Amino acid sequence: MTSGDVVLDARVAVRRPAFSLDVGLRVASGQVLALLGPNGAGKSTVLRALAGLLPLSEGRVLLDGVDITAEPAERRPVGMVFQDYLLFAHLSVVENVAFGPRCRGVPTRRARRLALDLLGEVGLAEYAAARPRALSGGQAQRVALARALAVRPRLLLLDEPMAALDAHTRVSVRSQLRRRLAAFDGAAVLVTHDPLDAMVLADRVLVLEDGSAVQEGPPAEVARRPRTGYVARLVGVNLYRGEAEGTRVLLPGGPGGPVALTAASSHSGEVFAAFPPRAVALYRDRPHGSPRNAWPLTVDGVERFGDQVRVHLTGALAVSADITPAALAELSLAPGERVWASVKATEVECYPA
Ligand SMILES: Nc1ncnc2c1ncn2[C@@H]1O[C@H](COP(=O)(O)OP(=O)(O)OP(=O)(O)O)[C@@H](O)[C@H]1O
Repeated sequence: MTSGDVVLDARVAVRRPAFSLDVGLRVASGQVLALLGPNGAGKSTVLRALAGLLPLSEGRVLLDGVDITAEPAERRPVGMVFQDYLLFAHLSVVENVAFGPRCRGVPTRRARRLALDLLGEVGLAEYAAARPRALSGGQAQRVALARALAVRPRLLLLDEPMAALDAHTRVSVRSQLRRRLAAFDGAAVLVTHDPLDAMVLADRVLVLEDGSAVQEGPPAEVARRPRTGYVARLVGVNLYRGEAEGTRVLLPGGPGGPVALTAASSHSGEVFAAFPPRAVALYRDRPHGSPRNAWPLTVDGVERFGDQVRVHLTGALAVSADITPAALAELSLAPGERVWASVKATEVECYPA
């Protein structure tokens, strides 16, 4: 099998009285697809359906061209890492990892050997005899991954594998997971709420909202050119939809009527226009040199954001601006105050809607 062949080719449709999901997924050999989306979008439902833990209302699941839609979960070449790992507390670590192969008929000693090899690969050989309760969160995650890989899956499913970890542990576990995923030649589907996980771990991102795919592409592309408010907020960019005529984009705007925005590139028709909060400069008075994109706005709120301060502004446009704490002090901004916001046209990314 050469890298790039399609391993997973699925359409997953699940209908429940209050929820309906219909999404197509294609993942090539060695690739990681991140499913990103708000709570209740259907991410876990997709994983459970792919794993065979939930019947499809419609659609099918092909793995390496073989239709496994009717196969029960235990017969699918699928490994799954659950959010809280679900390690068996009464089994040792090595027995946990050997569990899948044992269930699939691999003789005890061979399954144990395989499990020990996998534990060695995730750096936990010395914990083979330990019980899961003796493991840290990061170690438990690595055991869960070894257990998922022990069935030699062609499809690896990871449901928020970092959610149970503290922020500090997450950084190191994320980079270990990245290395493990790079060595895996099947298809991987990762569910996450965290755009950083998607950026670091995935080759492609599929954004799911209310049971439908609303955007799909390489992580950097999705971050640079979000197509929904959810994605824009997630990656922290200001996103607008309007009508372009050349580099001029007319946005429906707020209470004062339409607002014109000058973008870097020329377009015609319905477009998205996006710019990052760090590209927004704030002034007490109308800025000189008349930058084309300058609006008088009102401060709606101020919050700490890393080592920056994010200022939320309302008015003709809703804009978020990142400024330094020093700039905040100098401007002495407080909610309700009027301020000028400006953005260079070269910072405004414009793309067809
Ligand atoms: N077993 C179930 N029976 C009925 N409805 C369910 C079941 N599991 C989930 N749902 C509903 O299906 C929808 C999708 O849920 P799902 O857990 O797949 O979303 P999600 O994107 O994974 O959300 P989260 O990020 O909160 O885990 C939700 O409306 C949820 O309430």
